[in-house]
Amino acid sequence: MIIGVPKEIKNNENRVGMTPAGVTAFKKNGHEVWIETNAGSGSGFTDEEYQNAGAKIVGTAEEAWSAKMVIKVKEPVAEEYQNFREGQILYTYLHLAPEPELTKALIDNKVTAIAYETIQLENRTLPLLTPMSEVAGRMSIQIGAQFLENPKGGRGVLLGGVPGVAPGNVVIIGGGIVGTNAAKMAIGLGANVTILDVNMERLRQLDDQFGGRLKTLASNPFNIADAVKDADLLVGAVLIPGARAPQLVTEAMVKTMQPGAVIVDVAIDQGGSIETVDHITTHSDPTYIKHGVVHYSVANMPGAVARTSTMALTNVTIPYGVQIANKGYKQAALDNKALAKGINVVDGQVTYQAVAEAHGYEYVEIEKNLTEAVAVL
Ligand SMILES: NC(=O)C1=CN([C@@H]2O[C@H](COP(=O)(O)OP(=O)(O)OC[C@H]3O[C@@H](n4cnc5c(N)ncnc54)[C@H](O)[C@@H]3O)[C@@H](O)[C@H]2O)C=CC1
Ligand SMILES: CC(=O)C(=O)O
Repeated sequence: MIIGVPKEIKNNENRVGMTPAGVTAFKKNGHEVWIETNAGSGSGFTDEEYQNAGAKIVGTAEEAWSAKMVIKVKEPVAEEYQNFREGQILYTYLHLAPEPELTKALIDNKVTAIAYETIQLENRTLPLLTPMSEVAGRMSIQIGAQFLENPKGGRGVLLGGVPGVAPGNVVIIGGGIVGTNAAKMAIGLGANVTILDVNMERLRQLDDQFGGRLKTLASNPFNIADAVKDADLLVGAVLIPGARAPQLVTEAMVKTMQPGAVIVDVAIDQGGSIETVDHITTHSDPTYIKHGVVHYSVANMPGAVARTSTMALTNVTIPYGVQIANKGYKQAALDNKALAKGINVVDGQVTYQAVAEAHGYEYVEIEKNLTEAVAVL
């Protein structure tokens, strides 16, 4: 199979869907890899390194997109939709629940759209989301700490405090991968950390992991309102896989925060979990102020630490990608149930329930689609 890797064109997206090590893995399995020239430059990989690993360098995005399987990092932006073709396999982050136009373009063009973020193991973990959530969770605290500084519009709170002055309050809503990594960093800085989740088992694990260095709270409107009003830094880290993020922090709650407090809504890629986070921001213009509070809502946070992120991402995406290339997506998905859960759109049908519900499309079970497809073959 020919695998194409276009250069990412989203604002400050420096990651790339394939490393030279990934090229070696595909080549070893008898596939061809076409990399758009300079696709790896933001992550420190040169065309020459890809060529040495056996890739062909192509001069344009169109050539990379003409491959049977296209491997990317971010959900395509509008100017990339023209590259969609019937039967093309698109393997990337998609976050379709808050993206009606992208969903429609994939349906209309009968693209086979496999979303990294919904590939799910039997234990319900999301192996292709985890590394980027680790990155974004860790970044959320260093970014929040930066925007708490006065020159950046913040209220001038040093998260760790100093002897004689209390540390800052960090409130994290969602105690999964992002939340846990945010907590690790915030505790490392010496902040007061509170974490809220609806999953009591998760809160038990966090309590065991961090002991007395972390306060855990059941996530409900009362506890959220109480915690948010004292937060110097509020991190949105909830997820219901594949679905639009639940909006848990209301505008009225944000109004109770101190002027210059900071919100980092990591869950923005699934539509955001805070009512006043009403648009996606970019690395080049990352914040806006609402009700005196600094809001940060960048949907591709790991793109700013691209060398680390590209390697962490491709460590987990390439093995599934090789399965798809070796067997075709149908057989690969029949053999690997985790991979089957990644298929969001195929043959013009929506095969991920939360995405179908978000946009009012009929939901077709992927198992049905795959078994029918195999019966026809
Ligand atoms: N902005 C960015 O650049 C990035 C965004 N993300 C996003 O961050 C979000 C979180 O991802 P992960 O931590 O990997 O997910 P996860 O599945 O590991 O954790 C989500 C947590 O939210 C909890 N939760 C669900 N409903 C809740 C509620 N009502 N109140 C409190 N907690 C609730 C779940 O119980 C779970 O513990 C996702 O939307 C993910 O796509 C991840 C990486 C980069
Ligand atoms: C998870 C995601 O969308 C990202 O890493 O950009």
